[in-house]
Amino acid sequence: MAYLSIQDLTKSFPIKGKPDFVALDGISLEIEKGEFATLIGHSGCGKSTLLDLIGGLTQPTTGRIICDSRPVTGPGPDRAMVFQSHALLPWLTCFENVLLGVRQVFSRTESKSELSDRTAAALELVHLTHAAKRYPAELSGGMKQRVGIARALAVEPALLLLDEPFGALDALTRASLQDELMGIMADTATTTVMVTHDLDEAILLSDRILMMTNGPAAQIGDDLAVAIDRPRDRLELATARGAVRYREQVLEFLYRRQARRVESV
Ligand SMILES: Nc1ncnc2c1ncn2[C@@H]1O[C@H](COP(=O)(O)OP(=O)(O)OP(=O)(O)O)[C@@H](O)[C@H]1O
Repeated sequence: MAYLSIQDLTKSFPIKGKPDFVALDGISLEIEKGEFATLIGHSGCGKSTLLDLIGGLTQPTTGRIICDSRPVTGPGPDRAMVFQSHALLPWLTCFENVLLGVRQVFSRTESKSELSDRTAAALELVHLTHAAKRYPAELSGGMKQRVGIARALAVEPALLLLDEPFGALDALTRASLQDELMGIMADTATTTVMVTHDLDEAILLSDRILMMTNGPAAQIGDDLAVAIDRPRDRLELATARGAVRYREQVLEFLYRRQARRVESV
């Protein structure tokens, strides 16, 4: 069985006075260890709903999710999430924000200095050693997001779940964080599922792009393997013929096969 196996998953939400809203219907998916998979699809199709289910934040209506041969029944330190809003605690420094998560997972098995070393290593991974003692209010948006990524990576998750992690950032900061994430992924080979709206981000980072059909009752409409050698370079990808073809395939899916009228978005 694959590292992450999603089996015939359905998710419905109760709506007062109306039939349940079926967000996801019959999603089956296998993701191998070390793979970087991206979920892309129109707004409201159910990307975050699927990611939350994998994270164990919500439970499926039917179907099941198996991660590392164990059924997902709730959140766990094996699956770390990073959201668009970094959700740092404002009264703690960067270091303390990361340490908080590290303590939750390792305090029973590791000494104080080991916890501290682990925290420092995670901050170094995102090049924030110099800002360890700063508070979130003293950081730029990109730096806060890097602390969020450090916090997730510090617990050495087997699975990293990213929900539009760079969505709130300007294009240049976004590009540098994407490059940073690519470097981290090359070093750690963490299995990752990322939600994004950004097609170029998906092609740059992914081994696979999972294209979701429009909801309600969304499904995986297409599964595109991105066979571009790593390390990848964003400038080369802008013109490389292979990358341009992937771009066309995703655009074709989103704007022809799953076209949405403006009033329904
Ligand atoms: N708790 C809930 N109760 C009712 N409906 C919900 C709930 N959560 C999500 N939905 C609905 O499920 C559908 C999928 O939502 P979801 O947030 O997963 O979409 P998305 O693809 O992540 O959207 P976006 O790209 O805009 O973030 C939407 O129609 C949304 O309104």
